Amino acid sequence: MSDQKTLTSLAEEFGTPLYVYNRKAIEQAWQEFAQALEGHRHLICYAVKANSNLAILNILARLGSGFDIVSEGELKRVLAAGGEPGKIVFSGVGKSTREMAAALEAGIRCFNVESDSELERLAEVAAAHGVVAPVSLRINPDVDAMTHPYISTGLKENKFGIGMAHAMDTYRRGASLASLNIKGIDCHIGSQLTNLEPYADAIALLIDMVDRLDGEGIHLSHVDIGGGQGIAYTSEESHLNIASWADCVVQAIGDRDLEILVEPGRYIVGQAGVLLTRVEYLKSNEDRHFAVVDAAMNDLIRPALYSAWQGIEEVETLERESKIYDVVGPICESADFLGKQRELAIAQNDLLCVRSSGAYASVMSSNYNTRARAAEVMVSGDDATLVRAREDIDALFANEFMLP
Ligand SMILES: Cc1ncc(COP(=O)(O)O)c(C=O)c1O
Ligand SMILES: N[C@@H](CCCC[NH3+])C(=O)O
Repeated sequence: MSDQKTLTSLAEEFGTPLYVYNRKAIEQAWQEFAQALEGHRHLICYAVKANSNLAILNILARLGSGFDIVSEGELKRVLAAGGEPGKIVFSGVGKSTREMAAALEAGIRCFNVESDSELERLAEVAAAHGVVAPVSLRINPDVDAMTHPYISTGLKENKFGIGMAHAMDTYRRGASLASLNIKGIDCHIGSQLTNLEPYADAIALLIDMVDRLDGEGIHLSHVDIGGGQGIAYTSEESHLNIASWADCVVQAIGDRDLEILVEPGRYIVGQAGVLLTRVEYLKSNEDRHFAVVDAAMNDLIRPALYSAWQGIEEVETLERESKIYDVVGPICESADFLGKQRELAIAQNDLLCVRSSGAYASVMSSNYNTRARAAEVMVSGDDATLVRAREDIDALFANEFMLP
């Protein structure tokens, strides 16, 4: 089946808007990391926040992937999908006591601790459970990731990580607590990085700290460089070269006995998904043309939130007059657009495909305007499997409480 035919028949079978994921593309992107890091001890911890669809987690679990989680919900999804607890790292600035307890109980690989107060709380929770918590400290290296300000995380004005100047003290404190086992060092400087330089700067700072800690008798066994590997949303951009990225990390580590952990999200799933949407109406306000489609900002918020650009294409090439359109959804907000000023040859009822929609798309969707969430299907070879049922409008009202 050609892509075009597959997409058309999926839209007919499951309705639109519809997320469609490609199993092969997910596996290939994951293998790029595995091959690039071959020969060095490593663990690829897929950042679940990019797309927590159970079928995707299951595909990665079967490849032997690790996972980077940020909540108890993500922990539960990884375990349900067959992920190994011993390959899970737990990131995030706001881990609750309950979440720490759940992760300790599951036996996760490591907590990426982001503050002194979190360190103290984790030590208390572990002691109360009679276990020792494995810990890595997330350092804020104050490196400019040269990405959108909302997804830059490694500058000192960002809430993430422990500042370089203070981190040695936090390590000393951690090493003195019996219910903690200091294992590693971690950073994540931002998302959608297409340039190697920030990685090189960050890893050099981390390795320098590894050596200083070693000098004090605090020996680390892993270095976690975070995720952030960028993809090409436009034809002018290029994605980060994973082989060069791996070379840069491996070189910085040199002959030190350190396992490499990496937390890619977008790179693994971003290009493996599309959002299918149908044109409801075409309209013009004087010389501005609008394609009103059935997907909206509640399905895909990236254009509204980050002014993100994602490719929008006709699924089938048909005899149509081509015009420049703003592609907008049915929601009552002017920020409800998927793309602006796009040349398209379309008529009402035609099918459009929004590219690069595998990451930070379905997971960031909402029920705003009491719209149902789009279904998601996985294409694996020639067949499609529905992996999450449409949350239909009736289900949204199922738990509603009526006052007397
Ligand atoms: C701690 C951490 N690790 C990994 C990721 C994954 O990032 P990306 O999807 O850009 O690879 C994120 C999100 O930016 C993150 O916050
Ligand atoms: N949601 C962002 C990425 C956030 C990365 C999470 N730390 C995006 O769509 O680009």
